[in-house]
Amino acid sequence: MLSVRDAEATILNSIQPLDNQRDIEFVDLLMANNRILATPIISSLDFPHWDNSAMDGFAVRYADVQQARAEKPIILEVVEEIPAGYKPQVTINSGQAARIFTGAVMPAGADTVIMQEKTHRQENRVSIFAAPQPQEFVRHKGDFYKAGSELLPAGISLTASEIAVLAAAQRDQVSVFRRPRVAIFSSGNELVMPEEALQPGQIVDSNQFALATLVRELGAEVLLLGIVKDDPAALKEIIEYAIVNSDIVLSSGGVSVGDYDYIEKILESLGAKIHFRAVQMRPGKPLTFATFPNTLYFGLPGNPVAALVTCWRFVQPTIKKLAGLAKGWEGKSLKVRSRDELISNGKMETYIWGKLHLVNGVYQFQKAQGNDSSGNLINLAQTNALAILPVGKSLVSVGEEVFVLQL
Ligand SMILES: Nc1nc2c(c(=O)[nH]1)N[C@H]1C(S)=C(S)[C@@H](COP(=O)(O)OP(=O)(O)OC[C@H]3O[C@@H](n4cnc5c(N)ncnc54)[C@H](O)[C@@H]3O)O[C@H]1N2
Ligand code: MOO
Ligand SMILES: [Mg+2]
Repeated sequence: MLSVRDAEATILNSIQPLDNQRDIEFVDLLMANNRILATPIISSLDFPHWDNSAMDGFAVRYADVQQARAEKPIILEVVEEIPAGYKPQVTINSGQAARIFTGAVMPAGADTVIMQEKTHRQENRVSIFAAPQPQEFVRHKGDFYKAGSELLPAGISLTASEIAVLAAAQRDQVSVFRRPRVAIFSSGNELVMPEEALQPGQIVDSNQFALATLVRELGAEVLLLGIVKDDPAALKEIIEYAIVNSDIVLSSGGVSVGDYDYIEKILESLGAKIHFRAVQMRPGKPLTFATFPNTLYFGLPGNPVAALVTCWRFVQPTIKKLAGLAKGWEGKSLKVRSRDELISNGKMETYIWGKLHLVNGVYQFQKAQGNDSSGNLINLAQTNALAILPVGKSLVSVGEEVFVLQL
């Protein structure tokens, strides 16, 4: 059976990321949070834009004050006051200083700033009590960034720090990749919506809610297509619609070997390339992955835990790569100590859901309490990590280290 690693490689290799010409949109800076930058940013501004002071103090000529000592202060004449936002008018000559404030432009002639605490001011004179370093407390033009070089690369997700940089570079609009479009539907004669009265044999379609939430959290746009009966004609119709209206289709259910599991046959009849229909993992074994020329298709297993686990493990990196993120598609993997004994049959890569606790700066994994059937979505609540037992590892003892995927 296909290993999880090979399944992941197959999926990632099938992805055609969004195009940086066709698949972009311009958004206002304050709407760009968590969007992915489509075009590299190059600024024509230097940062800082001009030499300026890093302290409240006095702008001086280093040569004038290099001998200053507490016992033998140097006295300079204060010839100008330069607050932030003011253009200095006077050149500082030998024996002179300017009163200056943090962020204010350095006057011509001065090369060093003495912080206020090392000085004493009396009317138009200032005494300097200690020698500075040459050019001390001057932030030079272009020290942080030189105009014309790359300020931000394409393919990064925009958070507060990048938005600050974009604002400073006067980009009030920014070109980002459009959100990937993910069509979601559930298949099953037993499924109803939450508001419907349950008849014998029926259950609520929880998967469409779980999947839509996860997909939205990942920044993609959801096309929610609802519940489809286990009926080949109805399934064919919805899949045909989904593949022309989305980048990724997620269906849940109908991928195992039962008489009502039609997804694979329909994909075949529509000309999909079926890459695999089983992965050596638990839960999630019957995961089906297929591609159409412009659409990726995930036939997720119907069991609610299997649907979410396969989505966390495979769909999450897929959305990130397709969305234009240049790197970091894989989830966060941490090595932590297990609080509980973890067991698998050793034949499948096993995903055990639970919670990470931070104790004195070190993470510990606690398995979800109760029944760990992949049909049990109840104890999935509050899950924030999946412990992963590789094939061949059938036991993790209490206190032993285990890799977890942080969710
Ligand atoms: N003979 C075998 N039977 C099964 C195998 C197998 O290898 N051989 N694999 C099992 C595994 S593992 C899984 S997972 C399931 C996958 O089943 P399907 O993807 O075909 O899904 P269904 O048969 O439609 O449903 C399975 C289960 O999940 C519930 N379900 C389905 N959709 C939803 C939904 N949207 N919301 C909530 N719950 C849902 C459904 O009622 C069933 O209980 O197959 C095993 N069988
Ligand atoms: O994928 Mo299934 O959920 O292992 O039972
Ligand atoms: Mg089935």
